[in-house]
Amino acid sequence: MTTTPRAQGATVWLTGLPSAGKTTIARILAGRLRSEGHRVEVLDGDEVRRFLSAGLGFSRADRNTNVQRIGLVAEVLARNGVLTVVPVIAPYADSREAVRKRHDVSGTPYFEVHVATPVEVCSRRDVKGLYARQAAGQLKGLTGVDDPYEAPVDPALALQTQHQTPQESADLVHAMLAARGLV
Ligand SMILES: Nc1ncnc2c1ncn2[C@@H]1O[C@H](COP(=O)(O)OS(=O)(=O)O)[C@@H](OP(=O)(O)O)[C@H]1O
Ligand SMILES: Nc1ncnc2c1ncn2[C@@H]1O[C@H](COP(=O)(O)OP(=O)(O)O)[C@@H](O)[C@H]1O
Repeated sequence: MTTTPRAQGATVWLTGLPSAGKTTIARILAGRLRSEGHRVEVLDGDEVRRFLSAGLGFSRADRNTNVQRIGLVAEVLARNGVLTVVPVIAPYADSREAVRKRHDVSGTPYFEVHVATPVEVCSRRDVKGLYARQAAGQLKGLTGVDDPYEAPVDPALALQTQHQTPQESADLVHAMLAARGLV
């Protein structure tokens, strides 16, 4: 019996503030990768929080639990040949490092992409109205405003989305994967 070699998977973690552009870039990138014939999954933060992480809030401990759960699923998918795109804030460096280590153990490629949109731009975009609610005193602990965001020190890529179209940002992530021989 012959077996076909498994495609090379990888995890691309898009970290950044609310409204930075993580979800938008993930969708465009995933669409392009699928059209090129790759197996692709997007682990969307909001969807994960409705199911896999139902009941978790936004304390440091809960955010870490959320990120570790997503990291586990991403690594399993990526190890099995899926290009796994993760648009999740993941505000703490030690949480992200633990996810990287999990990938290192199995030799699975892991890339941190910083969607590095400045907070002023994010709060103007305010896709879900969170910045307005925080400013009105209706929400506490908003990442990047009154809760920490530890920016990646050495990301595979940093995107200044305020100077790019969504398509340009997604294409830069694609080019990063291409340069590493993954697509
Ligand atoms: N306090 C507070 N801080 C940050 N984000 C908040 C908060 N409350 C609700 N939300 C919404 O939840 C989404 C973030 O979920 P994540 O799972 O990506 O966050 S984390 O990695 O566990 O920190 C996030 O989604 P995105 O806007 O797509 O980033 C927000 O819409
Ligand atoms: N270069 C860009 N990349 C991604 N999103 C962008 C870009 N330029 C403008 N935007 C807009 O910013 C918003 C980002 O929202 P979203 O992707 O939901 O952010 P997040 O998932 O980080 O909370 C969208 O309305 C999107 O159209």
